[in-house]
Amino acid sequence: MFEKVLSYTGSYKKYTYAAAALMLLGVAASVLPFLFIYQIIEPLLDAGHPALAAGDLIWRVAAIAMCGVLYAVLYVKGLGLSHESAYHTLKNIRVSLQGKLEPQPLGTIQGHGSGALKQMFIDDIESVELLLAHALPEGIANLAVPVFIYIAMFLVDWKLALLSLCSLPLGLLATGAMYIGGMSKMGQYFESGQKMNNTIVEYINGMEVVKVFNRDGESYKRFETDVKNYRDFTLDWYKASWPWMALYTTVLPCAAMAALPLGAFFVIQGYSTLADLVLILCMGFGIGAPLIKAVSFMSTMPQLNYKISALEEMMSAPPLRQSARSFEGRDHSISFQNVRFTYKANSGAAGIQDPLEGKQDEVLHGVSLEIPEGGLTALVGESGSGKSTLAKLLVHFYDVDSGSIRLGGQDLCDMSVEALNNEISYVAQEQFLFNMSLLENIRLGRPDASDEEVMAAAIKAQCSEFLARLPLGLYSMAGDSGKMLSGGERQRISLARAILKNAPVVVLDEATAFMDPENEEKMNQAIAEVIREKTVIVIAHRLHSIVNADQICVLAEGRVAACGTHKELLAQSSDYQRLWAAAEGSAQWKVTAEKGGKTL
Ligand SMILES: Nc1ncnc2c1ncn2[C@@H]1O[C@H](COP(=O)(O)OP(=O)(O)OP(=O)(O)O)[C@@H](O)[C@H]1O
Repeated sequence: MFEKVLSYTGSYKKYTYAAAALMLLGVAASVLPFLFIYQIIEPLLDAGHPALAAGDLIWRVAAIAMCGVLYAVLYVKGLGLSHESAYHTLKNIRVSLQGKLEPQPLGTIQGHGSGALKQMFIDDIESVELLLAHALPEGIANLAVPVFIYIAMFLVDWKLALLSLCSLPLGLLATGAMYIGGMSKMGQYFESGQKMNNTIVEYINGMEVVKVFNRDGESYKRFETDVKNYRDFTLDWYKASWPWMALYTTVLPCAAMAALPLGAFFVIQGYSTLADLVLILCMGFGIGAPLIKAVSFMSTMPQLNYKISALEEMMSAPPLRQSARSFEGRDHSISFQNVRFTYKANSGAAGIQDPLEGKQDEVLHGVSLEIPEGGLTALVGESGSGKSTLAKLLVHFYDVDSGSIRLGGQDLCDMSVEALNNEISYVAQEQFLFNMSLLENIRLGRPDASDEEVMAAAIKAQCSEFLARLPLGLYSMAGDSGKMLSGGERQRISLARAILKNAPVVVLDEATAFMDPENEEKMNQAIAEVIREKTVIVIAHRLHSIVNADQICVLAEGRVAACGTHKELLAQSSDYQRLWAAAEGSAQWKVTAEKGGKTL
């Protein structure tokens, strides 16, 4: 574990070693006074010893004080270095985690849950601070204190020193047992903590829905179950550790356990002197506190070990299949060939039921589809038929289980995700806005765009009206997750992003989900700007909006049921006829596909 963590310290590794060395010197300085105390006490207790001269007494007292100062200085300096190394390491681990998560399929990342990810990124990585800033240097130093003291004891009187050592084996046995017991319970404890984190984040995010649908009791039940599980697993872990903790905290400081009765006997028998016994008993009292501190660091090791292993596991998940090649496709036609896909659910913590566990059903069952360049293809189908999944696979959020997806004849796995992203604009139902200015949110579409270009895209996306209402216009902040804007306004900002990006392929996933009759015309114009002269894939529930699409593909239960124009499908496809019948009477807006430009 130490090696794993130290591999992230980089050039600051020497700081950690220097901190440990300084603290060790500090420890030596804290033990030296016992020697001077001994030199002061010995002449007092031993009648045959010549009296200590006043000058000798003064310099010994001064040396004791100096040792105290030296200990404080070295300890503070050591702590400073260890913290510097620790916080640089935390930064390195976080950056490394982010770098290793980024190339992983979106499903793998989202599968962890936002609560667990937050816990990993913030809390678990933070706990490495304890290891590097304290457990390692302070632990070593605190372990060294007893070692130094025992050596000093042996120098004074080896027989009494051996008696003082008697408590050590029992104390260390208890510590080892606690460590082993702690490790065996750690998995459940740790995973129940992650699950509780996810549930709490979900509970808070879903508060609105819970309130609206009066589901307080139901969702509180899940919340309560996970909180209870965490309590139970934590207590389970503590209960496994408590008896051993009680044993070592009692036994370890008791260096006098055998040294006092047997030592007194030795003094009476003349095997040892009274001065030596007093000194050894005094030194014994100095062992307990550092030994318990060192061991208390040890008790955190199982937890830390588990967290670091979990971090390593998260970082080592296989990345998305992609190559470093740029886009070299012959055109922007799209081909899905026998695509099969399953969402991989993360298994839950041991003993905790994950609602998705065991339900990893295949979602797409061999989808084959040809989308010509420059055309408008609509994907329709009942809810859950796999339309959005197909769109997400096209933008390579996930890898297919089998089959292939090609853009201009080039497999998506044969190009980098960055290269693919340059070719495709994907506008999802709910586009995420960062809490920065609307200008910067739109500029994400093309980072090198000037303010004027961003403004032009915003105007084309029909944002002018609501931007005029905002006090700072395009420079207004979007708020947390874009909460300062309505759903329709957020949608138009994301359309502006796509207009600015001007990619040759556009995927609109329910892009009109937030359209109301009043904004219908504006949204249609905005979408027309995005899809002008592009290869367009539209996912739509409102069939009236896509009747003029070049091609309509009907998906049913993860398969392509039929493909053709509106007229052809109405004549031939029972699935489409059913959808059309259901759509009749719904919103009356329509797509017209024209050469050189399309309008909705
Ligand atoms: N992240 C996910 N994890 C697990 N299963 C998922 C996930 N997203 C979708 N699914 C499942 O995959 C299937 C297809 O979902 P998809 O969103 O592609 O359907 P859709 O046709 O777009 O539906 P809708 O029209 O309601 O948006 C559904 O059964 C859904 O439950």
